[in-house]
Amino acid sequence: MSPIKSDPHPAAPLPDECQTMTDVRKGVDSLDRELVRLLVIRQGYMHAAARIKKTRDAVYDEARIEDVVAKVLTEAKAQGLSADIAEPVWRKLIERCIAHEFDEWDATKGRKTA
Ligand SMILES: O=C(O)C(=O)C[C@]1(C(=O)O)C=C[C@@H](O)C=C1
Repeated sequence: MSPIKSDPHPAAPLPDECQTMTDVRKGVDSLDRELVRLLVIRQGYMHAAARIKKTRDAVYDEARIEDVVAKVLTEAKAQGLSADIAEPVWRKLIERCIAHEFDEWDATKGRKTA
């Protein structure tokens, strides 16, 4: 058997190039892998925030949440992403990121149980 493996993620067609649902699903699956890669980096920033924030109270920051959503909506408009997709997706993303940041903060510097 050849030691050379075929590309596990062959180039996916762009939306306008899709002719079949197989094409569409190849494109979506490929795009989702890229989104996961980017979200791993975002998750890394939550670890950094948990390391840098001195108090547990600083993890949840209402003003910053609204600032993030406003910036995302501006960018969504500029790039052509529907606000009906962007706003709920980012609000849920931030909610889960905050939960992750709390877990990380507690695990590294707080809530030490005897
Ligand atoms: O900006 C921060 O302080 C973050 O920790 C990032 C983030 C986010 O997910 O964007 C998470 C928690 C905060 O409450 C606000 C925003």
